[in-house]
Amino acid sequence: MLKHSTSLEPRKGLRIITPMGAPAANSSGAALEAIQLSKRYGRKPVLEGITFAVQPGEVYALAGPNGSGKTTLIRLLTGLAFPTSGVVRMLGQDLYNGGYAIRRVLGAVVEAPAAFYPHLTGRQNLEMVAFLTGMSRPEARIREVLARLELLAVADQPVRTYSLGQRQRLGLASAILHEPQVLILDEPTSGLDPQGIGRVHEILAELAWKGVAVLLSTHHLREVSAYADRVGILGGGRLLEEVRLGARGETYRLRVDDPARAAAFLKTVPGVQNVSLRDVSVVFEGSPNLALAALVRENFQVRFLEPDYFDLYEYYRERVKHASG
Ligand SMILES: Nc1ncnc2c1ncn2[C@@H]1O[C@H](COP(=O)(O)OP(=O)(O)OP(=O)(O)O)[C@@H](O)[C@H]1O
Repeated sequence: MLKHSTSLEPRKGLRIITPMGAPAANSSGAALEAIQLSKRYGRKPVLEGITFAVQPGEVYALAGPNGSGKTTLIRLLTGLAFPTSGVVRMLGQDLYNGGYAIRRVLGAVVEAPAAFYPHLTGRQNLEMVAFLTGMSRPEARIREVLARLELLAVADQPVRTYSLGQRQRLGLASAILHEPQVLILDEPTSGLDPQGIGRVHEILAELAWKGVAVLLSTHHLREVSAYADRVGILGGGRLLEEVRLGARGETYRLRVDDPARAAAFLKTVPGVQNVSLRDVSVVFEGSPNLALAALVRENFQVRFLEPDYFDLYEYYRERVKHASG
C-alpha cells in the first residue's frame, strides 16, 4: 500500500494514471477499444453508443465542439468514471473488471495541465510517480524523460515556479515515464508555444512509431492533422464520423478553361480515377502527369495543377454544422 502524508496529497484534479500490474494478452489486436459506450448524468445523456478502436502504433485524435463529451469520454477510457453502459477494453482486457493489472499499460493526463505537488521539484514529482507506479531504479529514466521534454534546466526547481507550458510538459513526462502501451491525453498541447507544440507532436509521433497507441483530444485540427492517423469527430454525444488521414489517396486539383468538359474527358483517361467537379476545379486521383499530358493533347488550357490537400479543419466545420443543423 502507498503511504504518504496528507500534506503530500496532490491537489484535487491530479489525473495521472499509473501502472499497477502486468499487461495481458490481446486477441483482437486493438490496444484500446470503446464498445457502445454511453454516459448519462441523471437523465441527461452526454455520450451515446460510442464505438471505436485504436491500434498499436496509431495516433487517434478526438475532436468536437465544447461540451460534445471529449473529457467525459476520456474519463471513461481511463477508468476515472464509469459508463452507464458499454465496455472499454485495453489490450483486450475489460478496463472496469480487469483490476489494477490492466491499468499498468496505461499512461494518461486527464484535465490537463496535470496538478503536481507544488513545493516539490519536477524531478521529485517524477520520483513520486515512479514510486507510485512501482518502478525500480527510475533515476536514469527520469533523467531521460526530463531531457526529452526539455525540462532538465528546471528539473530541480519547485513546480510552483513552472510556467503553464512547463507543467504541461511535466504532465506528459509523468504519463510516459513507465513506458505505457496506451497513452491517453486530454488537450496535450493547450497552453504550449509553437516550439512546445512541435516537441509534443514529435514525441507522440515517435511513441506511436515504437508501437504505443495514442489517443488525444484536441481543438487544434490543422495541427493534429499533420501527425494523427485518424480523427474521431464527436458531436451531440455521438461519434459522428472517423476520418482516416493516413489512408487518403493521392488527390489533385486543377483549373482549366472548360472544367465540365475537362472532367468528362478525364474520366476516359487511363491512370486517372475518381474525377469530379468541385466549384470551378476538377479533382481527381491517379497520375497528374497522365492527366496533364492528355488535357494538353486535347488543347485544354490548364491554368494550374496542385495536390489537393485535405483540410481537416474545413471538413470538421462542415460536419459539425450539418450535425447541429
Ligand atoms: N459531472 C457532470 N455532471 C453533469 N453534467 C456533466 C458532468 N460532466 C460533464 N457534464 C456535461 O457533459 C457534457 C460534455 O462535457 P465534457 O466536459 O465531456 O465536454 P468536452 O467536449 O470535453 O468540452 P470542452 O471542449 O469544453 O472541454 C456537457 O454538457 C457537460 O455540462
